[in-house]
Amino acid sequence: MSITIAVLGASGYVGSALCAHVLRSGILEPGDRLQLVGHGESSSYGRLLAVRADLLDAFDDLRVSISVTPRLEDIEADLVVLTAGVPMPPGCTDRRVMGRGNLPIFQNIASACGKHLPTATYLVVSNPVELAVQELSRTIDRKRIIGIGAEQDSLRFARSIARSLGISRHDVHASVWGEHGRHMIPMWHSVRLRGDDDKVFGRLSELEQRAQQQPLMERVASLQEASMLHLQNDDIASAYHLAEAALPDARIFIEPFVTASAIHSTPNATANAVLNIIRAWKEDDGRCVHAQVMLQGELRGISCPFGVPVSVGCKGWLLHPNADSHHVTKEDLDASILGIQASLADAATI
Ligand SMILES: NC(=O)c1ccc[n+]([C@@H]2O[C@H](COP(=O)([O-])OP(=O)(O)OC[C@H]3O[C@@H](n4cnc5c(N)ncnc54)[C@H](O)[C@@H]3O)[C@@H](O)[C@H]2O)c1
Repeated sequence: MSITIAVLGASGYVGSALCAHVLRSGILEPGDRLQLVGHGESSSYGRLLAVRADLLDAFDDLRVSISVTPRLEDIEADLVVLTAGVPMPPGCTDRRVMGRGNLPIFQNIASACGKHLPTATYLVVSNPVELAVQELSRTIDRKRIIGIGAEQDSLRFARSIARSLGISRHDVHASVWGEHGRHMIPMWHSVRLRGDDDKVFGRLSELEQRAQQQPLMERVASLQEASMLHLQNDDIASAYHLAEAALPDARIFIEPFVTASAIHSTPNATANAVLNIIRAWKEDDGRCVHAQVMLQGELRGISCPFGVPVSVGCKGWLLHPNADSHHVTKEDLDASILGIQASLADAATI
């Protein structure tokens, strides 16, 4: 049976990179469809026609249909990827500002899609991911709403560990729970390495011990302060050096921020994380990915959108069996839950 993937925000940095990654990956087969969805304005429609023409020039020989749908109400898709959102004001790093700007967009999508597309699966890229997951879960089955921030953060954590150990990310599995933002929880206890090199395992233990010598939030705060100074001086190289020298759990807070300040977004990394989840959705084979999902007490009593290990498929997400085996302190969980709830409450005040 042919499948259709719809992308909302396909003219943006992430949306357009995602379309190219999806087509290049071979996930869509001849007869499948990629739908670029506008938001009802003629300017967005025109940009999407241009994106489509560019994608066709690159990928038409794949025989995947690429279409433009000007309005949300006309989407017909098995999988909807949400990358739409208003840009942050220049220099602003406060996610609450983004939440206030994007809430009406999320509500509009929830209302339109809840009515006529209740059985699709939704991948949420737009920030704040937790807010979008909450809003879409009001009108669509929460089990079909999957925020991709936790997969992105887990891949970054795995890469940072791999770099510190001098190995490839291919040989590292690692999980980041909680918020996609400053209340994320890099889970040292989730780290698994392929191979049997005792020296590498020894270096991993050393890293973890060093990380325990000073609380993560203290290390992140001082890195943030120092990297801001470099960025204010337009010294991107020094900001990256600082991030690269940091321990992996702190590095993942800083490095994406440096990248976004230089090139506005993180299009390829994000597209790659989404692609991981699309592959898992298509294969439906129980593999472990990570996602912000709307929990209702099924894991450690958490009842809010929260990043955890899941498996995904055409019926949506299920908690991955690994999820309950990971050690995480109550203190870390509570801090992340409170941070998420505070951001959600802030958006609700507008
Ligand atoms: N979860 C992650 O790891 C991650 C990583 C990078 C970016 N993001 C988020 O993804 C989103 C897109 O990022 P980007 O860098 O591509 O931004 P962008 O500004 O390049 O693209 C935004 C897209 O949204 C569309 N848009 C603007 N206003 C809209 C409206 N009112 N209704 C519907 N669509 C509208 C634009 O036309 C554009 O296509 C942002 O919310 C960003 O924070 C998430």
